[in-house]
Amino acid sequence: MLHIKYTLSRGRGVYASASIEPNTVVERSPVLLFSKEEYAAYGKHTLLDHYTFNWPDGRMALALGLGSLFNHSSRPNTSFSIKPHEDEPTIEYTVLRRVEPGEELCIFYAHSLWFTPDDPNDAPPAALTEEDDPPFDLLRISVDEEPEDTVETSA
Ligand SMILES: C[S@@+](CC[C@H](N)C(=O)[O-])C[C@H]1O[C@@H](n2cnc3c(N)ncnc32)[C@H](O)[C@@H]1O
Repeated sequence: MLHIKYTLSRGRGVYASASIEPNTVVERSPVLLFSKEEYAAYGKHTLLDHYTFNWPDGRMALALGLGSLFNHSSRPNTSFSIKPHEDEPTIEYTVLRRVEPGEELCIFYAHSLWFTPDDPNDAPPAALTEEDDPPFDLLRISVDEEPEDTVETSA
């Protein structure tokens, strides 16, 4: 259903090999998790920092599989959902509308980007900074709540 294609302006990206219907889960990426301390000391100072996701508990996650190869668009056709409570923590990618063969699947990273998007329409408005990034849910990023039967309560 998906393939990787390289372009000069974006590097690798994830593309549709066939048409994909809205709400199709196209990828479930297992993640490598780095502790806050380990990441601050090492990962943050490397190329890894262009790939990692904030995990809800403060750790940083690197998506395996195709998950690290979705490029950014300010009009994303794909959303991602952080699944911290599965047996194996994953990030799940879902197509938001019908996608045609050959179309690139893009997610929305954030308002504050560390690179210049090749399409000026994808550039964040100049006035917006990291502080202006709305919470996960408004960024089309969802985080699964902990299932009720495993919620810890303080007695
Ligand atoms: C998570 S990686 C995505 C995969 C990356 N293209 C690769 O080949 O490894 C993020 C990097 O992709 C590139 N990128 C993502 N979205 C882009 C866009 N809209 N325009 C140009 N470059 C983009 C930037 O170099 C960014 O640092």
